[in-house]
Amino acid sequence: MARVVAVSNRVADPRKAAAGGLAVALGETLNATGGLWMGWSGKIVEGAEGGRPGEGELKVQQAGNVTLATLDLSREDHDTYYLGYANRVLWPVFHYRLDLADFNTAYLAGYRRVNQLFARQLLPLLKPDDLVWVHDYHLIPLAAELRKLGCNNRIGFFLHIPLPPPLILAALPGHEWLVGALFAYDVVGFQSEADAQHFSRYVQSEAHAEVVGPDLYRAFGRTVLARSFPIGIDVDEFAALTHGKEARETYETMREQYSKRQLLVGIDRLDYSKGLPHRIRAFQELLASYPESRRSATLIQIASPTREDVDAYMDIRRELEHLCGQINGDYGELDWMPVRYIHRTLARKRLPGLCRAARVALVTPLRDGMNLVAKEYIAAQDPGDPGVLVLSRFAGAAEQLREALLVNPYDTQGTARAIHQALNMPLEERQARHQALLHRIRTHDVHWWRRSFLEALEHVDAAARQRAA
Ligand SMILES: O=P(O)(O)OC[C@H]1O[C@H](O[C@H]2O[C@H](CO)[C@@H](O)[C@H](O)[C@H]2O)[C@H](O)[C@@H](O)[C@@H]1O
Ligand SMILES: O=c1ccn([C@@H]2O[C@H](COP(=O)(O)OP(=O)(O)O)[C@@H](O)[C@H]2O)c(=O)[nH]1
Repeated sequence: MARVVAVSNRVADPRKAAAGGLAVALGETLNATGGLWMGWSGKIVEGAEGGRPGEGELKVQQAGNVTLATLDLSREDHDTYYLGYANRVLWPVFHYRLDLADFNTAYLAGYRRVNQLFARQLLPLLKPDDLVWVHDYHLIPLAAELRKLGCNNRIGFFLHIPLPPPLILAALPGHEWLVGALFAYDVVGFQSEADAQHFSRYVQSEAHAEVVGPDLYRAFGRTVLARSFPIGIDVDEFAALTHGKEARETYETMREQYSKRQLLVGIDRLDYSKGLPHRIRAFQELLASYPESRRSATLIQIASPTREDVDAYMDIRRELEHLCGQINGDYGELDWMPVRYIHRTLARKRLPGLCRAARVALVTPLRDGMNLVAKEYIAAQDPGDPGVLVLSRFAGAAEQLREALLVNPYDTQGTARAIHQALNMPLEERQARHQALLHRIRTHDVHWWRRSFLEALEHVDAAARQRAA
């Protein structure tokens, strides 16, 4: 297979742990294939007088069999492109939260500028046969910018977050330009069938696209293959991590501490899309409606810090901390606190131990592209005595993980009932559900995801590409 050149906002040394599904999945993918990974270094350089410095050099370094090419961003570019357009406009709109979007035109200008910068820096690194694989909402116009500079490589795009229905997308000023930019790619991948259908409906109704074959859309003088490629995890790697020293230590400590209690776990970035206040309210409802859970059910909620310069994230942190304080104040006893809230990132090596020790995992986002934690929880279980996954029907993962207990996170009482059912589920039923779920995440793991996307990109109709060139 040709060399893979991945481009994403966030890059990480694939040999080290990272929080955030994209970095985890891409690290695993590139570790397997080798190749080049380009993105933001995570560093912000201040200009001499607070303005924008000249374009920084690409820093190229070897990390195992992956070449990492990273770019610093100026303060202005970081604030407009990343905090602004990516996280104050695209993230809320694509997660159906128009109420949180801030349509500031300076953000769009920064977004376009950084995409142009990425294109200029990437082009000289490309060889003609490279398969270029661009990731996520930060870089939607990258292929269009590369094409303007004469790039004729096969370029694919994968959207890690949901694509909302056409009428929500249409509320985004400049939506025609943004979706039009997707047609500069050869293949566009989504997390779920629902997202792919939203794309199909949008391009036919708003862009008068023609359907010219299965999953093939023609508009703006180009043809694009658009379908769902649900992302997976490396099940074997995660299972191996579960048996590592740190995970075992964590597992044993948790089992010992909670031998007489029922442990529930939630592991998320502290993002408003993850539905954490709704989850705490459902847990509160469990304690209120099922008194036998008091002094017993304990929820460990890891809420790892994220995008803390964006107002909506400060607000959700305040709301969550208020709710955790309230529930502990109302129900806590000298020897038991219902919620243990931890505002830190849990080391990846410890995470499987916590998952394995927990009788129930609460993965209840209001909207989520996929949610890898749901899959990691399944991979970490002891098949002989597995825990139960309570999963939001609004996570991309719910399309695949039908044997989880699916809930509507807006329905507090319904979610509390499902948590109660999970805590009391007989062993045989737990085993049967887990077996089916494990089979599903094994057949659609991260290697399947990479292979199916890259095969689609490699085999995309050459004639259609030439007609378009
Ligand atoms: O890079 P950050 O701004 O710190 O945010 C972390 C990542 O969050 C998002 O992850 C998504 O990708 C996961 C893997 O496909 C998926 O399971 C999850 O549902 C998504 O939310 C974001 O899309 C990434 O770009 C960020 O790096
Ligand atoms: O404290 C934490 C929180 C999350 N993660 C990892 O970060 C990823 C989160 O991915 P997910 O798809 O669930 O959501 P995202 O954060 O990408 O929206 C998963 O691999 C988690 O195991 C972690 O290692 N430590």
